[in-house]
Amino acid sequence: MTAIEMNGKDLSQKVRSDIAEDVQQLKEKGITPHLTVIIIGDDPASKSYVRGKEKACSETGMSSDIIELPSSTTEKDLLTRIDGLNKDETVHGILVQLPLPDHINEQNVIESISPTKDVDGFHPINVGKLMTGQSTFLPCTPYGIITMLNAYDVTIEGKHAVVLGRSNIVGKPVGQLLLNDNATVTYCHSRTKNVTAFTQEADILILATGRANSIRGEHVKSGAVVVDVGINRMEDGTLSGDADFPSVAEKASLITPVPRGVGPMTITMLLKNTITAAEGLDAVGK
Ligand SMILES: Nc1nc2c(c(=O)[nH]1)N[C@@H](CN(C=O)c1ccc(C(=O)N[C@@H](CCC(=O)O)C(=O)O)cc1)CN2
Repeated sequence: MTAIEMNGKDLSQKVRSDIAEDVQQLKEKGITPHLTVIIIGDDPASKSYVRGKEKACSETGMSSDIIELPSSTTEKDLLTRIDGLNKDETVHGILVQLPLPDHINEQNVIESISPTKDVDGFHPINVGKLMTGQSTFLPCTPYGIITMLNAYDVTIEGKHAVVLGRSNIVGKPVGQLLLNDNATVTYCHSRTKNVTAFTQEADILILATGRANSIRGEHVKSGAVVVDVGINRMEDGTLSGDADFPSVAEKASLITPVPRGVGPMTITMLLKNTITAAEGLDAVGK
């Protein structure tokens, strides 16, 4: 079997053109969705993702602003700024780009963002809603993965989904979303024994460990759907996923490439969450 590529760049373009229409409708009601992104420090990858968010906002007609802070910023200063944004009625969505410098406690920052403006879906109230199947802001990468699976007509119900990785941003929430859609979900992590026994049983395999080229064709069941969330920068400057693409693509029925797979969908779903925030989804955060 040779896999079909699930192209997140092309799908993003389609979803973003629908989003542009939603923005237009909101503008006709006098609302311009506004996203504020805070970035701390000089990490080149983070800077590039933030620029991508700004560009995507402007292309869909949303407004945005970027607050760039030095890596010496204290946690107290950051929390004070977030407090101001929580109170600012012109700001619908707030996102603090991760990772943060070591001296800032990530959880304190996440919990300081109003759940009604938490377009990352990381606040414990929104995580709790996701776990209990209530509508809320979904974390952008997992939301993008489910959107891709739906767009490519992948049946989730009744399938065995295996998630490699248990991060709060990707692994845990994507498993929860698959469970909410009635998959049987197995999480594998650094302490799992005989990971291959699980990957070989997966109908849907989510790779989110950040270990470049670590999953090869022999680890994958024939016909599996493989979603590669890894973005690994190689020494020669290229990007690689967690899958060894050629050998896994030989076995899988569908696979996301890296780049142009899951990555672009992350920013697209952020736009979608910002629209939801601007519309004021009543249930969120209450
Ligand atoms: N507050 C948040 N921080 C981070 C998140 C997040 O969802 N919220 N996710 C990642 C980074 N990220 C968005 O912030 C992101 C990662 C990758 C891409 C992307 O489009 N990747 C491209 C490749 C780009 C490249 O060349 O580097 C692709 O895969 O095609 C977009 C957004 C961590 N931080």
